Amino acid sequence: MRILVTGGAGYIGSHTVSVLVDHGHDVTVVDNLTTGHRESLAPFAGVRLVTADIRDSERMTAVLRQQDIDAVIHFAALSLVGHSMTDPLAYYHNNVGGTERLLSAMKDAGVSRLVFSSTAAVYGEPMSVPIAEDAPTRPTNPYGETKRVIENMLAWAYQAHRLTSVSLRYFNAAGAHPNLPLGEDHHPETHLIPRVLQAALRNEPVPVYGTDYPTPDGTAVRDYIHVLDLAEAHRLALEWLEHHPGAHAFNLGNGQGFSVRQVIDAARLVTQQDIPVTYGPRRAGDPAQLVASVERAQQWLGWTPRLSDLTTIVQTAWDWHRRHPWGY
Ligand SMILES: NC(=O)c1ccc[n+]([C@@H]2O[C@H](COP(=O)([O-])OP(=O)(O)OC[C@H]3O[C@@H](n4cnc5c(N)ncnc54)[C@H](O)[C@@H]3O)[C@@H](O)[C@H]2O)c1
Ligand SMILES: O=c1ccn([C@@H]2O[C@H](COP(=O)(O)OP(=O)(O)O[C@H]3O[C@H](CO)[C@H](O)[C@H](O)[C@H]3O)[C@@H](O)[C@H]2O)c(=O)[nH]1
Repeated sequence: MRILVTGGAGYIGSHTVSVLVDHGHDVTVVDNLTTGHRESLAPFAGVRLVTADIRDSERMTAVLRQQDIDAVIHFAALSLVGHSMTDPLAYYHNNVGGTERLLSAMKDAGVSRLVFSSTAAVYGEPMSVPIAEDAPTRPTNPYGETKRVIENMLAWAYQAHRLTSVSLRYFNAAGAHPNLPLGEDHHPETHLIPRVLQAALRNEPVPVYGTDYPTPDGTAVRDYIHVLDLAEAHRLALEWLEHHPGAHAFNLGNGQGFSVRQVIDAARLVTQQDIPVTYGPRRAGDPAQLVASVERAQQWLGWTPRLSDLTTIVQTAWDWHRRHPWGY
């Protein structure tokens, strides 16, 4: 297939590009490089990088037509929960506005297949875990709200324009490519696993946000999923969409929750370092527990996570951070 990947120079996008290339797909990336890295595409000689913004729909229509694109995988977004609480309009502008522009360009260019990066943050504070896809969606932060709005936009776009889509609701992406020089490099870094590993490298303390959650050890529980397992699910979803028109949603997680303290303990074992911690208040917008029910993705897409035990996730991330202590 000829695939356009928006945000393909970012963390999850570049790992997905690696899987698509491995399977012989022709890949064009559109990225404005605000948080992505040109270097993350260096291993892929045949991949075209168009440095552009998805909100430029004329440019997007031209790229879709010129490259004769069959399908789009859409990662480009702002995606920090805390930042979205202080600057919500930037999230509506980039995520909702950008996706509306992208869908309009797809409609103009006659491209009707999309895989969209959604998030567990659409669920908000769940009534129970594990969370199935039909659980109520009540985001607790503007980031999750923008993704819910986009999922609804996709449902209407299917009804009106037969734009067929899969929204993949990732839980917590983590880890790094085991064989290629690809990993997580965000500035500032807010995600737990890279922060814990950077703390180990720099001998600095890592802050634990909240110790009074209603969880077994009082710290927040998340479902960590290896970035390459996520990448593989995108490839499967694209192929599946060919025979399943509609606007679908799938959870992508590991099905198991780990607390912040458990993650830090796993990192201590992998790094063999005594990582110091400080305890602070909860971070605004954070739910207590997010753990996925993953039966639907496993049964419908035939997807099986292979690298997502916590030690493998932390080990591959540690290998990346040790080799690239200052990122790309
Ligand atoms: N990392 C996670 O744990 C996680 C969890 C759930 C969902 N997601 C979603 O997955 C996607 C990718 O996340 P990531 O962690 O790889 O983030 P990232 O910041 O590394 O990647 C996003 C990429 O999109 C590009 N981009 C942003 N806005 C753009 C625009 N208007 N035009 C063109 N390019 C633009 C950035 O430059 C970057 O390369 C996002 O949509 C995010 O919301 C991430
Ligand atoms: O230095 C840190 C960083 C994080 N945390 C805690 O660790 C947990 C995980 O935090 P991350 O920032 O790594 O991830 P989030 O769960 O906040 O968010 C991630 O997963 C969400 C879905 O679960 C969204 O999709 C979002 O895009 C993605 O960033 C949270 O309880 C957070 O408060 C700390 O205690 N200290």
